[in-house]
Amino acid sequence: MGQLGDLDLLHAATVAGRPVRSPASARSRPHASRLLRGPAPARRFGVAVRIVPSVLPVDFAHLGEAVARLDAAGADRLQWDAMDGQFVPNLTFGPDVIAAARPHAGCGFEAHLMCERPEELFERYVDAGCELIIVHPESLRQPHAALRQIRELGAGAGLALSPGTPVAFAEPVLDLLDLVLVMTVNPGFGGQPYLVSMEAKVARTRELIDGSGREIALEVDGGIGPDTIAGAAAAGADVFVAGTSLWRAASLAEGIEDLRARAEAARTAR
Ligand SMILES: O=C(CO)[C@@H](O)[C@H](O)COP(=O)(O)O
Repeated sequence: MGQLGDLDLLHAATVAGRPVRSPASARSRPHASRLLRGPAPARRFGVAVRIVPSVLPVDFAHLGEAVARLDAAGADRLQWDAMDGQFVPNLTFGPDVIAAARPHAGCGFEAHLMCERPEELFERYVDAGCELIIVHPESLRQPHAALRQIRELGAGAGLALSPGTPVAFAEPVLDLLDLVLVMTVNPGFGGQPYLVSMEAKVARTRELIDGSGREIALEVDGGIGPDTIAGAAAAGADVFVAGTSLWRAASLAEGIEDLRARAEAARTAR
């Protein structure tokens, strides 16, 4: 079997019935995890344009190869959409899977936790090598305490606002945030249509962040592609999570570069 092409690394549901084997090297790498301890350094998670591919669309049977491919294609970070089938209907992966993929990519990992009681596993996600942990306020009993716990573990803290969640949820905890994620789809599945109505919410979040004087990245996630990224960037987003759209490009590298160029052009015109 020759070198896997990009399309071979798509989720089996997308590339039906193509039996491919992951290279032996991907299986032989030792499992390693990076420990992040102590207060998070003043990391900047994206006050310049960042393109953050989502791992969600890849074929989980070739995960190591896929994240290595995304890293080599120029990803600024990779987003791991951890779903527990409770907070959202879908069920994906947890910290052990992320830890197994960690040695296969040099870029940063962020965990988007769409799970009930996520605070019970924060340490496991940090030990798995995630430098940024993004949580939904509705999943937390005590959002302020949970965000503080993430930072005490040495990771950056992000708050995810679903389409129905007001920007005001971010206000009381801005001093604990490194990133606000404005969801441009309802959480749970990739490949959904972009909600253009969320651009007004992105703009309000941008005003809130700029008014705070804090270095807080503004990320969008859901339906981000060549036709939608400019609107999100013009509204005020810096960081763009892209899943499905990247795999439709001629190559992952071209897809990432195209999105970056479109976002930078729209941001400059802001
Ligand atoms: O996180 C979610 C949904 O919960 C997705 O938005 C993925 O993160 C990206 O999906 P695409 O829409 O880019 O395929």
